[in-house]
Amino acid sequence: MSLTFAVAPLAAAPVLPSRASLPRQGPKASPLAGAGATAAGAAAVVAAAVQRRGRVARRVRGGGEKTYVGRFDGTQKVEKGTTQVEEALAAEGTRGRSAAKWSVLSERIEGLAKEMYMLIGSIDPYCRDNSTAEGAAMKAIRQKMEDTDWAGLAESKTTMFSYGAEMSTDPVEAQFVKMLTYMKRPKQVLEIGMFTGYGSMAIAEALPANGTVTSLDIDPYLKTWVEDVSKDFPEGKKHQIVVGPALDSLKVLDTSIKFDLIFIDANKAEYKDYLQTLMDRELLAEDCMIIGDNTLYVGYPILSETYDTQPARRDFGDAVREFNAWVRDHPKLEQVILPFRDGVSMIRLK
Ligand SMILES: C[S@@+](CC[C@H](N)C(=O)[O-])C[C@H]1O[C@@H](n2cnc3c(N)ncnc32)[C@H](O)[C@@H]1O
Repeated sequence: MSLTFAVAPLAAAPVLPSRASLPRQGPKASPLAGAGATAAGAAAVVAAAVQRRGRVARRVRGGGEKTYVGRFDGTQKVEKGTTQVEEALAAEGTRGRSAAKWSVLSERIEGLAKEMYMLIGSIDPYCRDNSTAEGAAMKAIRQKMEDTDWAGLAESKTTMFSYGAEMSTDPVEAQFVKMLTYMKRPKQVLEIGMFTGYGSMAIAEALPANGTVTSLDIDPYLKTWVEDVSKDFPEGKKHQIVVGPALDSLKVLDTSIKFDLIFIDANKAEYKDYLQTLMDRELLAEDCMIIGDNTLYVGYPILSETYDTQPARRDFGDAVREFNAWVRDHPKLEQVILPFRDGVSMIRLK
């Protein structure tokens, strides 16, 4: 899943990265050094960066009161209704171009770009259309999710935050998690961050008869929304939902239950605390597999602020980068980060 969380208005406030972590690595710093900048010049750049970050953080958090805002629609860019016309014109303008069919340089470049565009635009639909592991409960959830007026629910304050269907784990990733569940044959699964339960239904569909998936979510409305669908499927009986901030719920989960599989997908700023709490409370089975979603968080953990087209996401990007490094350096953990969708980490105890 998905990826569109800013931080919560409640206890779930993320910690701003310390000033000491500035300046960041990356292209922003190197041209300065290349130009032979003085230490004072570099300090001025750092100070400006700190100030800029402060402004962004204040904007995101509404002066420190608001911390969780739900979906991001794109913080700087406003979609205009003309895009379809523009896209049709661009498609027409490059019709027939390919990397091999050209006679002048501009046509060659167009052809290369067109092939890249064709591949990039076709990979996801191809994988989705040729993946067949979506079961009946998953399908029912997906259809209701697509039909739900999320904007209206947010407007009427029925939901705690503004949501969109894109916040769900997408069909291919959910089926991947389902296949992992088949492989793992877990008895106890924990999902942190449920939304409409598409991921938890994927897991439930693959669970053995005596398996249970427990989902933690902060929004009580989602529990009702999911149970209205899942009650009509056998998978619903394998699914239980705990409402509340995940960090609070994790602190009261029964420690006699050890989780074999965990899917972390809630507040990106809290991933480290989720895992630390799970370890401190010994809630992990010895051979537990932890799947962390969004661990490449729209590229923000990799790139510097120079490339921030949605600066409101930066705090999450930094938090995810810190989480990845923390797991990497943890003596008791090992991980592989896969560049699949928004980044998927597989983490286990050594
Ligand atoms: C990306 S969605 C989860 C998608 C889901 N795993 C799936 O497979 O479709 C993130 C969810 O985390 C929940 N959430 C965000 N912050 C939370 C917190 N601090 N505690 C519990 N749930 C939280 C949101 O309400 C939202 O439903």
